[in-house]
Order: sequence, then structure tokens, then C-alpha cells
Amino acid sequence: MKRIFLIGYMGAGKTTVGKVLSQQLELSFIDLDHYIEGRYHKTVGQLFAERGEEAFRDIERRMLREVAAFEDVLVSTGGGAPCFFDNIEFMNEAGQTVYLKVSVEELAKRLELCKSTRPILKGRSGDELKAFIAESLEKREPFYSKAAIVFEAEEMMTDQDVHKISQELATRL
Ligand SMILES: Nc1ncnc2c1ncn2[C@@H]1O[C@H](COP(=O)(O)OP(=O)(O)OP(=O)(O)O)[C@@H](O)[C@H]1O
Ligand SMILES: O=C(O)C1=C[C@@H](O)[C@@H](O)[C@H](O)C1
Ligand SMILES: [Mg+2]
Repeated sequence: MKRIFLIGYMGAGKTTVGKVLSQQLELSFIDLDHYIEGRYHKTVGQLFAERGEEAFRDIERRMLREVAAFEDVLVSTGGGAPCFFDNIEFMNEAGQTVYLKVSVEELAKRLELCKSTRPILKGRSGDELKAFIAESLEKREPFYSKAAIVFEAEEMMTDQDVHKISQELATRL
């Protein structure tokens, strides 16, 4: 039985890489943000706006435990998931955690293009966005670093790049 959790900052590629990697490893794919949206019939943005971040973190905590009951699954978590409660310890006990590590510069480039669906980044751009990413990544790094495997994920544009991770994971997991 395999259960893998991909963790990392917003824009690290958890959803993008997770889809391809799960196929290569022949595991079911669950994106925790999408799972929450399906269970609550609301977008993550709506949940933040209507209930606030604290309530979202509570939902996220509970839904993480729900998906962790599934077997032979790769779960792409939300960017904040490992950084609240004892979620990272929980994931380390429930399965194999993989941190997709990406630099602030690269994250800022990616997130500039898709920040509208991330409520925490709303209204930030350019240097302010980059400074915010740098500051919050520094706070989150101690949680991300508790992952069993840290994967430098700066460049992973093609299926072949993802295949490299999947091969390396196959030897390490
Ligand atoms: N390896 C990559 N190289 C270049 N761009 C990428 C890569 N991975 C993802 N992206 C782009 O970055 C954006 C964010 O990727 P993705 O949604 O997979 O991030 P995430 O880690 O799931 O973030 P979140 O924590 O917000 O769910 C997307 O627009 C995607 O196209
Ligand atoms: O990094 C975060 O705090 C978040 C990341 C997203 O995946 C979502 O879970 C939400 O937008 C919060
Ligand atoms: Mg995602």
C-alpha cells in the first residue's frame, strides 16, 4: 500500500506535478483543495471569504484526515496544509511526504500569473508579492522541511522532468 503526500508552497507545482506523477506511479490522485471544494460545494476563495482562514484551516485539517484513509493514493495538499496543527506529523505517520522545493524568484513568476485563485495572495503583485512570498516561505520552511523527501522542483516543465521525479521516488519510497 502506498500513500504519498506532496507538500510545498503555493505554485510549487503540487497539483500540476501530482497529476502526472500519480499516473506514473499508478496511484489514484486527490488534490486536497479540489476535494474540499467538492465536499463543501464552494471554491477555496469562497470558503476564505465567507468563513475566514481559521475556519478554512479547520476544514482542511478534517479533510486531510478523510483523504488519508484512502489507500494507494497520491494527495497533493494545499500550500498551507502542513503548516497548521500537527498536520505534517500526521502526514509523516500516514504516508510518505515529498516537499517540492522552489525558489522565491520562480514562485513569484508563476504566482503572478495565477494568484487570483489564491485568496492569500489577492491584491499583491510585483515586488510586494515577491516580498510576501519570501517572508511567508521563511515561516513555512521549518514545516515543509519535515518531509521525508525534499525535491528540488525548480525546473519541471515537461512530462519527462516529472518522470525523473517518479523514477527517483520509486527508488526512495
Ligand atoms: N514545474 C513547473 N514549471 C513551470 N510552471 C509550473 C510548474 N508547475 C506548476 N507550474 C505553474 O504554476 C502554477 C501553479 O501550479 P500548481 O497549481 O500546480 O501549484 P500548487 O503547488 O498546486 O499550488 P497551491 O498550493 O496553490 O495549490 C500553474 O499555473 C502551473 O502551470
Ligand atoms: O498556501 C496557502 O495558504 C494556500 C494554498 C492553496 O493551496 C489553498 O489551500 C489556499 O489558497 C491557501
Ligand atoms: Mg494545488
